[in-house]
Amino acid sequence: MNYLSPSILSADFKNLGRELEIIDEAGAEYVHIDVMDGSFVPNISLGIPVIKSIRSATKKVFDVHLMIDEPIRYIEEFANAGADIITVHVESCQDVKATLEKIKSFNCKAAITLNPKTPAKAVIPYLSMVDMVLVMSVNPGFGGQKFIPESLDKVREIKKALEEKNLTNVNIEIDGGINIENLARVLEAGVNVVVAGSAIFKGDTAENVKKFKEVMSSWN
Ligand SMILES: O=C(CO)[C@@H](O)[C@H](O)COP(=O)(O)O
Repeated sequence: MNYLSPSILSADFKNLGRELEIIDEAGAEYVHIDVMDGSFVPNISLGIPVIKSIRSATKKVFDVHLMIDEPIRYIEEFANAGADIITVHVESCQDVKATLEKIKSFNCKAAITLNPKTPAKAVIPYLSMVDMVLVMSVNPGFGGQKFIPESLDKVREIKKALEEKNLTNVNIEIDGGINIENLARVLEAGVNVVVAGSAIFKGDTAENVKKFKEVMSSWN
């Protein structure tokens, strides 16, 4: 099964509730929420009060990507705000295992991610503890960047490691620079959760979601 996770970083913040209804009705399964602290990444986005406030706009899965230093400090608050999946960076946690355990202790799905420059081997020790691995295909911090094609080698490496460990129920997500042109390539590499921001929210959002889902349906 594959899932589309539109990144609201590219949405119209003035009309966030309406944007969520549009992607929901058009068939996106997840909502990707990028939390940035201006320290781990050079940008500041949105946080706990916004997530709490938009939780009532949709029942879709809140896929929260924490681009913050030491996320363990805030797991409880993000879980209480309505996060369903919480993704943390292997580079930002002093104790990755404790952070993943904390996410699970609040009944959220736990995911691990890594920056483009971080090798796949950095997340291999945590594969049995996660529900999803997010491969960043741009340097985190901003929407609208160009896809880094080498990320697909990392997807393949992680997929192989999951198969070797019999962990084929762990999802592989990709995030950054995904558009209708490179979508088939990322699915072919083994991705089953697709994040897209500008390719969804620029132009006709509902139509963009439908086009993505059409391509994705042939890989289900
Ligand atoms: O986490 C990030 C950026 O740090 C992403 O979720 C972007 O928001 C994806 O945007 P596009 O590259 O699809 O425009």
